[in-house]
Amino acid sequence: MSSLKIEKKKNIDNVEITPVASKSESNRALIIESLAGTTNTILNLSEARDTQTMNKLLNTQEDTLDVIDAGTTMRFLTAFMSIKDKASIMTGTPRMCQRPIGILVEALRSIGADIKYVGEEGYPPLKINAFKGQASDEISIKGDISSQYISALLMIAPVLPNGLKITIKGKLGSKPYVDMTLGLMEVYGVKADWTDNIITIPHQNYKPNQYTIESDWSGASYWFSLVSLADSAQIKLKGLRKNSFQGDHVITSIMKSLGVKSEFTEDGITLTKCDHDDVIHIDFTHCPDLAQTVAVVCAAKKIQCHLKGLESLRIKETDRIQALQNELAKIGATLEEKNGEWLLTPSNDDLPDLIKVETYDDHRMAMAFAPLATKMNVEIADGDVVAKSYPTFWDHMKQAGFTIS
Ligand SMILES: O=C(O)C1=C[C@@H](OP(=O)(O)O)[C@@H](O)[C@H](O)C1
Ligand SMILES: C=C(OP(=O)(O)O)C(=O)O
Repeated sequence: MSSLKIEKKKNIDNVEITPVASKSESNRALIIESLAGTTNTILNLSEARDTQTMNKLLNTQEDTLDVIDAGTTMRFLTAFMSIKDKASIMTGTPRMCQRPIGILVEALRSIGADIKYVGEEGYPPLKINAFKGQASDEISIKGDISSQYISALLMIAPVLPNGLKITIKGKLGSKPYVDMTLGLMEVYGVKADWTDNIITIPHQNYKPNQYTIESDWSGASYWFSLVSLADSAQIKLKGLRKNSFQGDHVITSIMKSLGVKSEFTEDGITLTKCDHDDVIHIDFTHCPDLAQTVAVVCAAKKIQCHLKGLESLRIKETDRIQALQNELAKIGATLEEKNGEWLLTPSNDDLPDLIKVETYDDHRMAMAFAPLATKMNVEIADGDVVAKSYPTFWDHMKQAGFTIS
């Protein structure tokens, strides 16, 4: 654990940053490339630890696969290993072993996978035994706990002898991530049909193709925060596309209400300041990773925010609602549940000169609170957490002119 100090700096002018490549795209591309039986088809693979871990585990001969704290790596590899003719153990950090996986395990068992819980029922670690053949080609799965279970099943579906028909029960959260999965499968030649709540994937082969991973829109969101909160700012973000597989590109329209104008260029996007709204309403059901970014900006900019769709935040790297409540209180803001939504109320008082932020082992707590350095000195209890998704984040902050020690 290394703590980190960021000195207050109110202006960010003419900076050009290439945010880290997307870990969500990278982790899908790695699984698909492996199922396609090919290598070296992915350009600009992410430096995120979650992706480096995925890459390492896909190429290891060891029986125990330790995903550390990477949710997608755990869920995608569990499905991938379930249809192999060898046994393995899936494990991760203590927090990973508190993040539910029972829904995915049930679905995989009904296809014919042999998976046992090593510890508590419904949670990693898992003992996966060799696949003995497809038992069923139809499954039903709940869509409102984590979309990662559905993405994991979709990617193995075409290589199952009989393909797979997936019925999504109830509401589907994080839908853009399922679209991303199908989009990348299509890049590698696989066709699917999605009608109402049923996705059908006939048996077919993945075909080798090259794909360049886009910059990460969730990682880019912290640069939008910096522009929103700075007194003056102009930032160019490279490697982001107007037509993106990543649902978090919706940050462009969210941040328009929070005072950031974005304009696409040939190789990215330019951010400048504009007027902001005084009250905003946002539903995070389909972009949960943006909730912390937006909450911190609203608290610091004194914008009242009505938030919905935060349910999945409780089972991510930490309980992100609790973590936000604790840390936002340090700048006087409250986050309370009222009539089925969450109300963020900023303080009427002046902001403090210093905030000491705890991260709760959550990369997004560190990166969402870092932009407060445009308003006050910031201390982050554990700067290393950013490695999960954006290892070069602090270097990029320095590149933007911040003094970090
Ligand atoms: O499929 C993915 O790449 C992801 C899906 C989302 O999780 P949920 O589907 O659990 O909301 C998101 O929060 C996570 O960071 C990445
Ligand atoms: C929730 C996240 O990741 P994962 O679920 O893959 O651990 C995240 O990156 O915010």
